[in-house]
Amino acid sequence: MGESILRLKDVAVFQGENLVLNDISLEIKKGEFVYLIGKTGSGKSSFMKTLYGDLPLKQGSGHIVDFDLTTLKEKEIPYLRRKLGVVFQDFKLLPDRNVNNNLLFVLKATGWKDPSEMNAKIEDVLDKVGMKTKGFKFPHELSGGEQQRIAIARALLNDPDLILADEPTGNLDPQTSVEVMKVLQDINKTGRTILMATHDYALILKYPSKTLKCDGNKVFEVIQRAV
Ligand SMILES: Nc1ncnc2c1ncn2[C@@H]1O[C@H](COP(=O)(O)OP(=O)(O)OP(=O)(O)O)[C@@H](O)[C@H]1O
Repeated sequence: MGESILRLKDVAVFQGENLVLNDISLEIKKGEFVYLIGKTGSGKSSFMKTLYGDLPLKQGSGHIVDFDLTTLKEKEIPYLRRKLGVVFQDFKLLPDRNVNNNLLFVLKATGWKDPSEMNAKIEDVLDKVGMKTKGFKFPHELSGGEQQRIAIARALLNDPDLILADEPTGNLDPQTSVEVMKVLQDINKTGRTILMATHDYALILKYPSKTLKCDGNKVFEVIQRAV
């Protein structure tokens, strides 16, 4: 039996007072690659937000990495985020600085001090996403796929146990989506757990894996043929 990295029991997800999802009980184990699918508005982003502490867990119990979501305090959220790598559809890179400085900004904000250690870490994560030579580029000088690789590199800076990717290929063409997906697959092969929300059924068919579906206020596992 593998180690659990996410465990939810009878969880409900709210946007304000509105119930979005109900009765969620599930477990994700270390090393798994899990898709989260569902129609627009079915609650995928709200589910992800609850996991990274952007929405409070008001009902049910949840454990993610080493944190108890039920008792999570506002001041603990930055520490939870360091254990998670979060990747968004729209990359969210800082436009006013180059790639190296985007990454340096995150390292400094998360307590790194030693310049040579920081440079080595930046080189390491850029290498992992195949972008070692692009550190001096500004975000606007990169293609969408390259920007997403940098966003993935940024998510890797603090060696997260779990990567939450919310439609990471949503803004990319099919070929670039496959390239970004290969990067995520490689990262998963090194033992990191990934939960990826997606609309992209072509990707799921090409890279089949455990799939959770948001539908009718519920989250449940679906078998590949039923996707
Ligand atoms: N900030 C918000 N305030 C209030 N309600 C919200 C907010 N964000 C989303 N909702 C509502 O919560 C429900 C779930 O939305 P959510 O964004 O989680 O769905 P989704 O599956 O991620 O959709 P998409 O695939 O379009 O991103 C929807 O009914 C939406 O209108």
